[in-house]
Amino acid sequence: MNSFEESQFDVKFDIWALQIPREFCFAVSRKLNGYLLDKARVKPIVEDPSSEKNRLILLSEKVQNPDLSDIPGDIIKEVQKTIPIEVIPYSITLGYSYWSADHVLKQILPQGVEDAIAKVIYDKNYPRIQTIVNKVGTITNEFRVPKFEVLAGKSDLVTEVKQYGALFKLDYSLVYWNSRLEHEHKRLVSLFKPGETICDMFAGIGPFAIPAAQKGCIVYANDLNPDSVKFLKINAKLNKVEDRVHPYNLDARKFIAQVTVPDDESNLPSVGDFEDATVLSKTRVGIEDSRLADQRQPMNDAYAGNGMGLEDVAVYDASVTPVVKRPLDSREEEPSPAGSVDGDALKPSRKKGSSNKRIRPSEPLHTRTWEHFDHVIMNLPASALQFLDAFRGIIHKRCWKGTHPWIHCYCFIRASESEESILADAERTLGATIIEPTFHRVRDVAPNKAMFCLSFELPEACFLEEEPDVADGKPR
Ligand SMILES: C[S@@+](CC[C@H](N)C(=O)[O-])C[C@H]1O[C@@H](n2cnc3c(N)ncnc32)[C@H](O)[C@@H]1O
Repeated sequence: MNSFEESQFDVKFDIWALQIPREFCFAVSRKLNGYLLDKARVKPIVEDPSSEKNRLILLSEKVQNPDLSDIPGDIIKEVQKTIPIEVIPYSITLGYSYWSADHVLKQILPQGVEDAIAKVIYDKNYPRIQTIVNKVGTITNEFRVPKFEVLAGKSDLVTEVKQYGALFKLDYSLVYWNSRLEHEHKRLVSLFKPGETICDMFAGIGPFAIPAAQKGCIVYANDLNPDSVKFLKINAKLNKVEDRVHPYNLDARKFIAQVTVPDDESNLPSVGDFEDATVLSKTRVGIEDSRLADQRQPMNDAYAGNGMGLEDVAVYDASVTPVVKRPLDSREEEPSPAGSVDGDALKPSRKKGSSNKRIRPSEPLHTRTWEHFDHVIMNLPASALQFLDAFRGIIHKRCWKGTHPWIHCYCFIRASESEESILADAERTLGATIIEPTFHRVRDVAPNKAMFCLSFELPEACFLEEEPDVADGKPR
C-alpha cells in the first residue's frame, strides 16, 4: 500500500518554446546551444500539436522573457539569419516516474534523518571509520574542492585511501578526490607503457600520476592547487615513485607551454621560480645540481633517497620505446644554454674528469619533454576542452622526435549535446582537424550529464614549423 500520493511529486515548468519549420530544427537548436531545456531524458525538441510541419524547440528555464532578452543578441541574430523567430508559451510537468529515488526520498523522509544514519554508521564502523560527512552544495571553486559537513566523529578530513595498490593521502577539505574515478584511472594508465613520458595537466593528488610512475613511466604532474601538489609529493613518496614524478604548481596552459620550450631558447626559469614554489621541478634540468638542490631543500625533499638502484634504471632504460633511452643516454650531453647562469646551474651536474655515467639512486629521472612525450592527461571535465588551445603551435617540429602525443581530454556531454558537437568544439579550440577520435564513456554524473574521455593524437597542424632565419640558416 502506498503511504504517499505519487502526484505530490508533480512539478510544472512554464517555459518558452520556438516554433520552427521542422527542416530548420537542427540548425537552430545548434545555434541555441546552452539555452535549450536541459533536463534528463527530456528531449528539447518536440512535435508541435498545431502543425506537423513544425517542431517546438524548448528553451531553458533561464530564458524568462518572451522577447528572448536573456539570450545574447549575437546568438539571436544568428538564429534570425536562418528563420524568423516565433516564441510561444509551453508547459511541461515532471512527476513521480521522472524523479530519482534520491529526490523522492529527500522529499518524504523527516528532517534530521541524516544525523541518525550518520550516528549508526559511525558507531558500527568505529575505529575503521572516524568521520562521517555529507557533501553539500555544488562545486563552484576552481580547484574543484567540494564542501562537506561533518555529521559524526572528529572534524578532521585528512585520510588515506587505496586505489589498486597505491596509497593516497589527502585532506578532503583542501583537494579534489573522487573514488568513483578509480576504474577510469586504471583504464587510462593501462594504455601507457613502461618508460613512456606522461604530462598530467590537472593531476590533483596523483591518481593517474602515481600508478603511471609505478608502472615505470616518467610523469610531469601539474596542478594549480598548491595543496594538491603538496599531497601529490607526499603520495609520490609514500608510493616510492618520487624519482619518476615531477610536480609542478602552475596553470595548465603555462605548464604545457613550459615543458615544450626547446633547450636552446633562453627563457629558462630562474632559481627564484623554485623558491617561490611556482615550479617545483624542471623538465629540462636533467640531474639537478647539488648546489641548487641544497637551496631548494624544502621543495626537494620528495626526491630524497628513493632507493632506486642501478638495476631499476636499467630495467626502464631497456624498455619498449626508444624514447626512454634518450633521457638516460643523452642528458649528460645536453649543452648549457649560452649566458644563462640559472640554466647552467640547472643543467646536469657532471663531475670534472668523471666518465662515470652511473646514475645515483636519488637522482630523479627526466626526459626531454620538448623532444617527446607520449600522453597528456586533461582531467578537468568542466573546462578541459577550453584548454586545448594550449597546444596551438607550442611543440617545435624541429625538436620533436617520434610519434605525436596522445591527448586524453575529459569532458561532460549533456542531453542537449552530442559527441559530434563536442568534437566540433575541440577542433575549434585546437585550431585543427582531429583524425580518428575516440570517446570513452566514463560514468553518468547526473541523469542528463555523462563524463567522457576524448582521446586523439595531436594533429600535425598543431606543431610549430619555424621559418629558417635567412642570416644564419637556423630556425628562428
Ligand atoms: C577534476 S580534478 C582531477 C584531479 C585528478 N586528475 C583526478 O583524476 O582525480 C581537476 C584538478 O585540476 C586542478 N585545476 C583546476 N584549474 C586548473 C588550472 N587552470 N591549471 C591546472 N590545474 C587546475 C584542480 O585543482 C583539480 O585538482
